Amino acid sequence: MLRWLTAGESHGQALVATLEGLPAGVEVTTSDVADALARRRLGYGRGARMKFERDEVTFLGGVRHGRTLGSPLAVMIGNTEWPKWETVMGADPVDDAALARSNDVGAEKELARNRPLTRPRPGHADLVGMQKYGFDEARPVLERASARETAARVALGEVAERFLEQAYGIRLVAHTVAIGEGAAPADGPLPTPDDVEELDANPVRAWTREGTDAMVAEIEAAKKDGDTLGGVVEVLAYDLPPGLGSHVHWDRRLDSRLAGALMGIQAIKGVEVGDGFTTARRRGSAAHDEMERAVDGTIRRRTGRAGGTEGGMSTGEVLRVRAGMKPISTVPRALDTIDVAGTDPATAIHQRSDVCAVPAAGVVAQAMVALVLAQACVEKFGGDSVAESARNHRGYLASIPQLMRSWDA
Ligand SMILES: Cc1cc2nc3c(=O)[nH]c(=O)nc-3n(C[C@H](O)[C@H](O)[C@H](O)COP(=O)(O)O)c2cc1C
Ligand SMILES: C=C(O[C@@H]1CC(C(=O)O)=C[C@@H](OP(=O)(O)O)[C@H]1O)C(=O)O
Repeated sequence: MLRWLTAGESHGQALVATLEGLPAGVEVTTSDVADALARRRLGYGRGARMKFERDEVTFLGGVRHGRTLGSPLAVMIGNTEWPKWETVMGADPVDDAALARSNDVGAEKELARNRPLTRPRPGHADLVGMQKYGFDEARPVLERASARETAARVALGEVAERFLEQAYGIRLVAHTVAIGEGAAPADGPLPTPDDVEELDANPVRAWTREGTDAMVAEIEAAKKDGDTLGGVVEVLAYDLPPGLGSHVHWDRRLDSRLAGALMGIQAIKGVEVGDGFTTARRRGSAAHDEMERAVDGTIRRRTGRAGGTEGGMSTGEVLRVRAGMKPISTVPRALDTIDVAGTDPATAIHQRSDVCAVPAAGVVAQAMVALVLAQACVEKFGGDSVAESARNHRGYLASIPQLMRSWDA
């Protein structure tokens, strides 16, 4: 069983994450993880924090000389801005005078780090978090609700991706499909994992010129209007074996596990597998992926509408899942709200924020898909080392009769 957990606050000293159940022998280095984290910071429309803050990666356990040990893996992502937050976010009691001084560090209101945040942002966790956990202001809530936490998941996702590639030859890529009303052309070309450098260089991690231009224009317009945007990202996984997940029980279905993992990303409000909602509007004759035998006798599906799952299991076709992100809730043209400290109408707190974080959400979505696939592979193939996992995978594929194979062995 592959399990993972994260901890840490947005302006805390560090985020930490653990991954338990990963086989030994996965080749992974600190710089692999640092590169994945750097990718999460890219994207036109992100706020100032992405530029001045850096992620400092340290493996604390589970890796030795560039290879996993089979023991629980622990990774820490230090926050270079910590010295500025040490008083406000310190773990031990702090006296009131020190807290007051943290609000008195210059004219910039952003530096007044300990002002009580009593005007909750509609669309963020602020108000419900205060109600539920018994706080009288939003700081203790927003620190953990913040998507800063996704850095921890991307770190683990990178380790999962190294494992998937080294044990089974599975590779992933994510791209941005829409930002606001700006969208990639329907049925446009799809990127492959070999296209990652080009996607990194694209301002919105989109794969077509038309899509890029439309999305960048949307961000520029929203920025000008003091507004924010959401959008849609797509994750593709190549070279999966058939049979990950299962039809036998709802919580073993690969599609349900992917949907849960994607929905677990801050601000994701919809998930589609394959053509998803479009397929729901089609007739059956135009909705499914008809099968035929290729010239070499292997089974081939003519289309990829199902997105690589049938009956809650991977089919061996390209896995294709989408996640829809709502617009950033810290809207610069502040939204109407209430003040929990009084009865006057108010506008929501706004110090700074991203205009659009959809490209970063794609990187996070890829990490979550990698973790779910790694978990499903560990379940299906077992193995305590990469070599054993790979052998079990080869043995399974070899056990499927020739006439039932959808791959060229
Ligand atoms: C990568 C990423 C970056 C985000 N950046 C911001 C931000 O700068 N400001 C903000 O208010 N929300 C931001 N969000 C969204 C909030 O984290 C999210 O709206 C909040 O957790 C409430 O969403 P929920 O209702 O889905 O939990 C970001 C989300 C992601 C995935
Ligand atoms: C720090 C990250 O994203 C943050 C996610 C976030 C939110 O509310 O989700 C709000 C912003 O932080 P702040 O309010 O401090 O400016 C983003 O910068 C990150 O992704 O590393």
